Amino acid sequence: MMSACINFSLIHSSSSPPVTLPQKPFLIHSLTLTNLRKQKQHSFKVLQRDFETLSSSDANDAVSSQNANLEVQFETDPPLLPQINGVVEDRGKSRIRKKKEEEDNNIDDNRFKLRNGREVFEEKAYIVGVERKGDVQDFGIQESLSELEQLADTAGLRVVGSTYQKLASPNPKTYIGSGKVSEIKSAIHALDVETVIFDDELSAGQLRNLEKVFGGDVSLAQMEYQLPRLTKMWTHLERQSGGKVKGMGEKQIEVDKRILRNQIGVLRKELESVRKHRKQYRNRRLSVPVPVVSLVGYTNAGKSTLLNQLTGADVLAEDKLFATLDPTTRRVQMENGKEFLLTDTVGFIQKLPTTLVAAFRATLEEISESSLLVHVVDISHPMAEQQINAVDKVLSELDVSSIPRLMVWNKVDKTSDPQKIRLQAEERDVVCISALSGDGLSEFCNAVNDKLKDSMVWVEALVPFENGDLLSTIHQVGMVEKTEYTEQGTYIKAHVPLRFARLLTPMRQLCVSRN
Ligand SMILES: Nc1nc2c(ncn2[C@@H]2O[C@H](COP(=O)(O)OP(=O)(O)OP(=O)(O)O)[C@@H](O)[C@H]2O)c(=O)[nH]1
Ligand SMILES: [Mg+2]
Repeated sequence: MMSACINFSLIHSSSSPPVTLPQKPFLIHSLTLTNLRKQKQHSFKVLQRDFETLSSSDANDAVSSQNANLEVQFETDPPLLPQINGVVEDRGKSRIRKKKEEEDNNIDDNRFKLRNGREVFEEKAYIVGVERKGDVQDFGIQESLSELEQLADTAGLRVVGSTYQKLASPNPKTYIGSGKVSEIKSAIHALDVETVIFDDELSAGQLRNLEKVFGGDVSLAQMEYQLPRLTKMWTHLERQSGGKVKGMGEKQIEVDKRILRNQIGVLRKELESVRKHRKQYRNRRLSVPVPVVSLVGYTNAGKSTLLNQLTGADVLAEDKLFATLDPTTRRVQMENGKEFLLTDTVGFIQKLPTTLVAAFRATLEEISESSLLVHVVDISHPMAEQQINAVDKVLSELDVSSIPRLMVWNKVDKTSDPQKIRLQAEERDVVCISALSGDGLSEFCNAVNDKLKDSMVWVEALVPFENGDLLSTIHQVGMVEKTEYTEQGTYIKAHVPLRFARLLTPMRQLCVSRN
């Protein structure tokens, strides 16, 4: 029997009728379910495994339980092809996209995916980690690998497998032991792996040795977070400059590799210019007398969503790691008429590669000039506590200890017992919110207001009438408790930020001499 290969995408949602596949068993190469809830081309694999046969009820169950997009590749003998078409299309209220038949030299067509409006080639990746024996770490190997898988997915890779090894410390020559190296080599061949991603930074020697064993067909992403993060950074810069870096259809991974190999220098320069630009912007902003509140937190905690909810800003918020790389600032008006500037920042992550620390810090420079840091936590995440620690660790290295902080537990709606979480939060001076639904946002604003007030100094001053500008500024940035007009000027009692308290110093003396 001659076999042919054909790809279909059955786009199916719970509102469309069930998909019916032909009864005759055929060989299914792969089954991929893609989440449709977001109605974006953002896809993460819910399920991907090989099926010998796939019955229609299997497919229906899988699809209807996930409200998902089912992609099936089947292999069958040619006479069955029209029949498959017929069956699927008969039932064709669910949308059917028949992709073009694969040609021998074009077998990878089905791996071109549209993501955020651009064509991405999904390279097959395999993930490798080391669990250090006796090393008590916040993030266990499973969590670390699953986070890495999510990062790889964000970078447009298709993770086809993963493995790890328990070692006292990574093997200095090959990172993992020789047995494991052979095992991975077999996996590379069996699964057609194109990229092996390591959960740690590899030394030049380890890289060389592994490349030798795995052969030239496989590329190694030695700095795990660099790949997705640089890709994202680059996309961002590309957008900023309006430049075109890649031609449509060019393999995304090729672009990434090219960036990694050749463009890091350019990227650094670009980053530097973005940084300068931001500094100018920041200087301009400093002249606006409104307190700056910065949102910080682990990647995917919901910072951008919170900013969007509060300000209606259209900041990219996605269930992807590192959705935000450039900080964005918006003005928020509270119910009491007071305003603050809210700044979104790049998410934090554990195991940040040393090569990226500088760039990462540059994007975080902003927060050192804030009046308040709001630490947003995804409290529904099983590793929430570890993520809090990871963020605190980065903050402690950033010299921002003097800035007051407010902790916010987000995604309370996603937790199994929101009431319990709320009680725990009350005990800890933490605000509970759901940035997505908007729950708790007025409590959040009140807490911001209180914290800002705490960070200000109490002044009583007599402001001469010719300093009317200063008076209106104080009304804007400070919290004025009392004003009284006298012959010499306006007598004022207020909480004001330190820098304004300084500006008021001569007037405070005036005020003292008045009493
Ligand atoms: N259920 C639920 N989901 C939320 C909530 N807040 C945010 N999300 C989702 O969490 C995902 C991540 O949100 P983002 O706002 O992009 O997270 P971020 O902290 O800005 O992430 P980075 O920019 O990567 O650091 C998105 O899919 C949001 O829709 C919430 O309160 N409840
Ligand atoms: Mg974000």
